[in-house]
Amino acid sequence: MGKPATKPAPKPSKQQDDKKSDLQQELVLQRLYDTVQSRRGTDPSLSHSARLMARGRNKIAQKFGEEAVECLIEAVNGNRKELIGESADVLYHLIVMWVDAGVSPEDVWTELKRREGTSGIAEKAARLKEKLG
Ligand SMILES: N=c1c2ncn([C@@H]3O[C@H](COP(=O)(O)OP(=O)(O)OP(=O)(O)O)[C@@H](O)[C@H]3O)c2ncn1[C@@H]1O[C@H](COP(=O)(O)O)[C@@H](O)[C@H]1O
Repeated sequence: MGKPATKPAPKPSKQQDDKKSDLQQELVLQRLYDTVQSRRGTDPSLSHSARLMARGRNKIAQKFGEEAVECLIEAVNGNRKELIGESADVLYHLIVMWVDAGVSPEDVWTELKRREGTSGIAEKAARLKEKLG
């Protein structure tokens, strides 16, 4: 007698696929955050993150601002490839800023998740209404 036919594994639903890719994207940034955090207080001659953090908050903010400007220039000029590279620089420098300020990726994901499903238009209208009393 042959082996009983095994049922094929159920195909993941679109929702499961979306959740998986959400997690993978969060993991890349979480890993980068953990690496940058591990560089805190280490030898600045061996780590760019350590060097940047040793130079202080103003320098970290300045570098983030410079990278953001470079990023927007590529966007405005329609340079897709360069925009991707500059975006990675922006994210790296944002993460250095989070580590320095004691903000965790989890804090930011929680805020983004809180906003899910609320249109920016509706949110702004509610804010204006509240302001006007
Ligand atoms: N993602 C990055 C990343 N993106 C950009 N950079 C560095 O950021 C620097 C930006 O160059 P700049 O000349 O503008 O910076 P600067 O030397 O501060 O220059 P000044 O403006 O002060 O003259 C370059 O040296 C890049 O290599 C990065 N350095 C590190 N990472 C990640 O951080 C991890 C830890 O790196 P270390 O901290 O170096 O071990 C690495 O494994 C990477 O995953």
